[in-house]
Amino acid sequence: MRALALMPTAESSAWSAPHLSVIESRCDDAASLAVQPPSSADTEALRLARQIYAAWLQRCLRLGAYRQNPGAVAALPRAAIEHQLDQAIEACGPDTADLPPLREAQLQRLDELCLLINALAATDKQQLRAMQTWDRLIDLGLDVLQGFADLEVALAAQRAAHDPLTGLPGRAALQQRLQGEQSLVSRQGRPCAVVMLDVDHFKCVNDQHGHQTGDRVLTALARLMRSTLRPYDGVYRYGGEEFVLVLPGATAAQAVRIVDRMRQAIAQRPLVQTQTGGLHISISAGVAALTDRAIAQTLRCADLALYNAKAEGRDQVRLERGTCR
Ligand SMILES: Nc1nc2c(ncn2[C@@H]2O[C@H](COP(=O)(O)OP(=O)(O)OP(=O)(O)O)[C@@H](O)[C@H]2O)c(=O)[nH]1
Repeated sequence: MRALALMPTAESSAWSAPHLSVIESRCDDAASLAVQPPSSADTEALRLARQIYAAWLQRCLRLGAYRQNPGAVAALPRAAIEHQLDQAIEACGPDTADLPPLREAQLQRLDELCLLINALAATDKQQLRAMQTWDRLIDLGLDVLQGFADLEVALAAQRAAHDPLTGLPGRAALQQRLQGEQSLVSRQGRPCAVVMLDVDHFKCVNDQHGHQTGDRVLTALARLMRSTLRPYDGVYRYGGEEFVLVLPGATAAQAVRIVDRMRQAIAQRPLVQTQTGGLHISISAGVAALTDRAIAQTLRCADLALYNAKAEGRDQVRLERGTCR
């Protein structure tokens, strides 16, 4: 983004040209971002939101506020901007808790900006009140652009933390979650179970139905797990066709029952449709309790239990052995 030229020019007064050009130069910057190729659906939606805002602001400033013509102040295209922000957040996948507050703050700024522009268009330029309103409008206009930049950073962070295929968070988020849950386990004595889960004979799915069908299986499984579990349970893609579940409040024995119900539901009906009909899959899982031992050790114990489930015939859930410490 270009540097701001905030120095007033000789012919300018406090409220006119330089302030206007500052906002407009930032708007031009925003518009210039539009020529860059969109990197994903979320950045594309955010780019559109910023473009709608920039076009509206320029028009209202030039024709309405600056020329003191209230009739030329177009209504804020709030619904269109809101729609694009929602699209951007939705495209970013699940677990986007950080984003709605940023969206809300941005819409509030836009509402305030709209009021200021209307007030300016109806106020005599020479009045002190007009100058103060211009000052506020410039601050707010820049804040809105900063708000879009903040959303862009938050969307990029969200994208980086999530697996693009399933939309699930990955290993870094899992590690963070387990650290948080472990401190609750040791401070409050609340149990927490960790489940390592894997699609059985997934290589055969790829080999027989193609990689794209394999991808659809993973996506459908991720969706099914996310919708079956409670909102505060964690579902993470650990790698390949392996997933990890974090079930706070569940003992390892309870987790075995929860995951076994899920296993049965998965085995009972086809997970995806193919050209030759419904495709059934089965899963195996290993369960370990999150305790004060090292997190890596807990994951190893869950993985060992998963290995046992595979070795004992697959399509089953196994609890870690007492000897796994
Ligand atoms: N379609 C698709 N396949 C993947 C992805 N990630 C890993 N795989 C495939 O998953 C398969 C895993 O194979 P294996 O590790 O042999 O496991 P499996 O066939 O499920 O056998 P068991 O786990 O022993 O039941 C490999 O063929 C990988 O190529 C992915 O994102 N999409």
